[in-house]
Parts: sequence; C-alpha cells; structure tokens
Amino acid sequence: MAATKDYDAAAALAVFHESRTGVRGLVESGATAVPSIFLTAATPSPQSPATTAFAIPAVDLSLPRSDTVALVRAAARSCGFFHVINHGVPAGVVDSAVSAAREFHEQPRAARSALYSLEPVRAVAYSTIPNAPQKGAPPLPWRDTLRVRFGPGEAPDLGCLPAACQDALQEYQRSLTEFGKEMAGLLSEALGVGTERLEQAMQVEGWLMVCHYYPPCLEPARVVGSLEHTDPSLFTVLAQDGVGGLQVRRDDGNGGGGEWVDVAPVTGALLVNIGDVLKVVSNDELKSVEHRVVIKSAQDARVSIALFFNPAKRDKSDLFGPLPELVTAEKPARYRSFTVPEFMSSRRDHGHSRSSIEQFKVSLSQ
Ligand SMILES: O=C(O)CCC(=O)C(=O)O
Ligand SMILES: [Fe+2]
Repeated sequence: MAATKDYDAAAALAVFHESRTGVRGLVESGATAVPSIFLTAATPSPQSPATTAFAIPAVDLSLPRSDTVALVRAAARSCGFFHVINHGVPAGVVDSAVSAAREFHEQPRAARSALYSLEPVRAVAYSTIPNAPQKGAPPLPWRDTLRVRFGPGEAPDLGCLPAACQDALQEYQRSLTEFGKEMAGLLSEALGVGTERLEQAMQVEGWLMVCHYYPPCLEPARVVGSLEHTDPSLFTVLAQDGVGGLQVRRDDGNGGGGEWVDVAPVTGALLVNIGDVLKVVSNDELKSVEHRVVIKSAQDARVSIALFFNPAKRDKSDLFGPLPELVTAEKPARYRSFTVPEFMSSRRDHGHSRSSIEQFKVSLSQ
C-alpha cells in the first residue's frame, strides 16, 4: 500500500506547512508524539554516540601571521572545520545576533507565520526547509530556519523583522564582512597562492545568512536536526549557543565516511568550515567535510547562525575550477570548470551530499 502511505505523507506535509508555525509550533501546541514526517527510516539513529574524543582544531588570529596561516593550512587540509579565536568580532555583536535569532523564533505564532515561505529567498523567509529527497531520510528536519539574503545589490529591507532583531543581524553581517575578507586572505595564503588570489578570482561575499532554531524534542533520537550534508559555499562561518548538537564526519583515510564526532561549542569562537566550491578551487588540497545536527536536548532549543561565503561572480560566463597554480604534472586538475548556476543545479539533482561535486570530477585513470 505504498501509494496510500505516500499520499498520507504528502497530506501530512501539506497540513504541517499550512500551519505556518514550524516545528516550534508543534512543540507549542503540546504535541507529545513526533509526527511521522520527521521520523528517520534508517537505523541506527543519528543520536548514536561518538566513540572517539576529538577536538576540532583552533586557529588564533592574534598569533604572528605565519603561525596563523600554518594553523589554517593544517586544519583546512585535515578536518575541514576549525574554531577561530581572537577573531576581532566583538563578543557582544555575536551574542546579540544569536539572541536576536532566538527572539525571532520565539515570537508569538502570528508574527512568525506572516513570513512563512518555502520559496527561494529574496530578502527574508521563515520555514521548516524540507530535506532534499534522499533514501531513508525523513521529509522534514526537526528545525526551523529564518533565511536572510543581504545581497547582491542594495541592502535588503528587513522591515518585516522585529526592530531589535533587524539591527542585531545587520550588525553581525557587517562585522562578519571584515572577518570573511580576513579568512579569504588566510585561506589563500594557506594554499600558497598569495593573499589576494581568492578574492581576485571570485569576489568573496557573505550574503546568505540562515538562523536555525532546533526545538527541544521528547524523542530526540528519532529525529534529524540537520541531515548530513556538505556546504556548497567557499566557506561557512557558524555562531552557536552552548547547547551543542553539531557533528562532523571524520575521514576514514580512504576517502570514505568515517565515524561522527561531536563539535562541542567553544565560548567566544566562530566556527569555520570549508565548502565544496573551495574544495574544487583548491584542487582537493582543502576538505569539505560532511556534517549534521542531532537534537541533544528534551528541554532546550538550540540556536545557530550560518553565514555562507560564496563567489559573487556567479554569471553563466564565470567559470570555476582548480586554480591553475595548484595544477601540476604530479597533481593534474581533479575537476573540470563549471559555473555557479551549473553547480547549484547539480546540487538540486544529487541532494546535498558530497556526490553533487563528483560529477565535475575528471577521470585520472587514462
Ligand atoms: O546548525 C548548525 O550547527 C549547522 C547548520 C548547517 O550545517 C548549515 O546551515 O549548513
Ligand atoms: Fe552546513
């Protein structure tokens, strides 16, 4: 009776989106059982504990430049994730942004539901973003997201957000613009191609911000906060509260998926991870690592803000591929060149896992 089951799931999904109040709406309404549209078919559950203690590397921006570059190089080549400390973004700016995101998601239902939209975001949209279809994955994550697009072009009209929230998110994005330029320079130096090279090649911009809210769940082991994925960005900067739940997949050394390990939040740090576009541009020098979010708490909601730094050059004529300096006789180009629209369409077709860049891989066997 697959057809009946599918019909029920589609109907349940439609009813959920029509409520326009996200997962938090369910929790607020006192629901005790997790609806099946959130349940993972696959076992074991994503909650399965990490077996190895593993510390995400830290990069200290107050060290002499060459030491910082060495830390970035080591972290971006091994783990693909690193905490940045002494980053120069005032702690108050980061904390206010995380509080503002929480405030948005914890507003009364009517205020949130006015912004509920599943459409690609122009300036501001709020929704539970469905998972891309993937075998064994539930249709919905246990997560609500406020998406804010800051560019290109004029500053967005954030007038639909509460005033305090507008100011805090805008201030955070402004502060991270400087930080993003600094990070692009460090990553460029880490690749040995000169401070300005990444900026010149692609114009690095942090325009897309996603403010996630992971409500508490009475059956946390049965839901997925964020399904495993790699980021499509050059790099992503994440601010989070102290609840935890982010996990990264360690490399098993053979290019395959290793075990999941917890990324414990570090007070005052910003977390940076390498995305698929930078992996390609670096000709596989840097790693774009799979990550996911599990729900840790039956009491506390978790809040995180991801800012995606992407190439601003994204026309049909702007080609990306491994930087010529990183292609040698010993290390030929691992990928063919492609445009950002081509890459995004591959991601839609292949889901958000690492397979979306595989199709640009050049076969090295001939
Ligand atoms: O909430 C998090 O910690 C991670 C979110 C994430 O991976 C993303 O938005 O791409
Ligand atoms: Fe991500």
